[in-house]
Amino acid sequence: MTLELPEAHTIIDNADCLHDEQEVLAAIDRLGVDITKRMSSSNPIVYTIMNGGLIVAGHLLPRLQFPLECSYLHATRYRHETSGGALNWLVPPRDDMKGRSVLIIDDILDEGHTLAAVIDHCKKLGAKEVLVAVLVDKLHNRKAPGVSADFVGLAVEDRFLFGCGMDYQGYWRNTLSIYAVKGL
Ligand SMILES: O=P(O)(O)OC[C@H]1O[C@H](OP(=O)(O)OP(=O)(O)O)[C@H](O)[C@@H]1O
Ligand SMILES: Nc1nc2[nH]cnc2c(=O)[nH]1
Repeated sequence: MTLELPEAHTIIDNADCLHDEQEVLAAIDRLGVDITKRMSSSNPIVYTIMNGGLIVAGHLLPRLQFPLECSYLHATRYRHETSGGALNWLVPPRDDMKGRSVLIIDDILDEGHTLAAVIDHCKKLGAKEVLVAVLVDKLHNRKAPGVSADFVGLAVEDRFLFGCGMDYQGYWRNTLSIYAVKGL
């Protein structure tokens, strides 16, 4: 669905900015340091989960100062909705990851069903270990059992977010700041 321009502007003009650009970049800096400390000898394949992980990965990858291979996968379950449905694998991982360390990068861990499916898939493909880095961990008690991120940039309140990869009806992934939709 395409938003009319006035509606797209109204969404961001009325939204609450929860973390500005400086806070987001500082969080990504911290992620870079923590991941580098833990994984610099792991020789991992680093998967970005499209589309949401795109902006975080673009900033985070240059901060990972060790040898790694980059790849991507696309699993989606929200489409243009504000609540999640069944997971749809648009692009499954296609690399040989047998015996490899895998790092998954995504924008947000919300209910965790996306990450649970991605982790499970990578383990079935023979990954030795699967670690997860998210910019945002949403604070609530509706997480899928056993799912957590190894590296978290920011803990954010339980509202519908957009910005820094997260979309509102396909729009506003292209900000560094993180917003909550008014009333959601
Ligand atoms: O923890 P969960 O409740 O499973 O939600 C998290 C997932 O939701 C978003 O993806 P989305 O399904 O919107 O796909 P998209 O990134 O392609 O828009 C986000 O990028 C995460 O991958
Ligand atoms: N845009 C967006 N996508 C999500 N996927 C899971 N939670 C969210 C959210 O709060 N915002």
